Amino acid sequence: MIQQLINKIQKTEAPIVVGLDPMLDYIPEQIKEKAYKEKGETLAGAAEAIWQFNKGIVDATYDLIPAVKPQIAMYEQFGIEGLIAYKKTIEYCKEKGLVVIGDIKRGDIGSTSAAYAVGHLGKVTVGKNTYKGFDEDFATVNPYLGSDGVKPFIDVCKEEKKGLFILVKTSNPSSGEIQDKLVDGKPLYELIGEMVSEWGREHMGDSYSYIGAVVGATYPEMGKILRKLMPKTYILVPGYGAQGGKAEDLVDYFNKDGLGAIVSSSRGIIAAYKAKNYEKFGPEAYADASRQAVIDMREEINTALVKGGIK
Ligand SMILES: O=C(O)c1cc(=O)[nH]c(=O)n1[C@@H]1O[C@H](COP(=O)(O)O)[C@@H](O)[C@H]1O
Repeated sequence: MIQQLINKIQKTEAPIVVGLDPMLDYIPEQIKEKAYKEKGETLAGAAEAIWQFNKGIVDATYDLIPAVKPQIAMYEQFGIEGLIAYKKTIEYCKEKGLVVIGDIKRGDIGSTSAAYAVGHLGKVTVGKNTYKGFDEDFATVNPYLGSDGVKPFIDVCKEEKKGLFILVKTSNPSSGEIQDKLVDGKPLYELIGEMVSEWGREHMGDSYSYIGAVVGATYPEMGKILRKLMPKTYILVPGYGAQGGKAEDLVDYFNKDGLGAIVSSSRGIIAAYKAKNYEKFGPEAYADASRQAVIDMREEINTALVKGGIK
């Protein structure tokens, strides 16, 4: 799957992933009204609204992008109905040829991680039958329980030819409270970066490992260090746009081959119609605003890569 992701990034010339984080506040009134008319102001109504909203964005952008990243919390808040919308979104994106990164940030003791891995990336056995639960192509994993919490995910990826993005340095303001602490004279994120690189060495695709890392766009100096520390690791870079990450900060997350990083934006794309630059689209044309925001993001990143001597 890592090679498929790379091929799509090369074909679209867009090292971009659209984050499908559909908060109700971002959803235009006309979509909510229709969904509530059909299913009431209920969890089912909310789930219908987020599904219709997602479908609009996917239809408007799928030809421009390699991948999407639905964030499961945005669906889970609506209980089972929300999870059905999550699954429908995954299936629809796959039908459209997109790689799906499930942003689930799981990680637990080994036996529990194994169940998460099976449910999201693998198959579950029921009597004589096997079923795929959510069936994302990649998942985000929290490694802070240690290697026994990560290994079951790696095992399932190896079997299913899927992949992971493991949290190394997260984009949020307080990530340093824990992740920057020095351990044996080294920041903890470097230690985790070395572990991810090591796991990756044993699980290679053609040129990059299918065990990737997450490094926030908001910490470019750390991104530069981690890029060197994990040369064969694909880096998922969230924090672009809404959290303040800028294209020129992202150059050092890439390798000289022009590959090695994929930049994620959620609110900046899906709620573009609410931003000043895209106001002219209005809520009716929210999906067209998202398309324009993808085109602009691709342009910004590619321009920065050319300037930085990467492309
Ligand atoms: O794993 C992630 O995707 C992630 C890691 C991280 O360090 N920071 C981070 O913001 N994210 C996710 O990336 C998305 C960011 O959304 P925007 O800030 O709207 O682009 C959310 O779904 C976050 O959960």
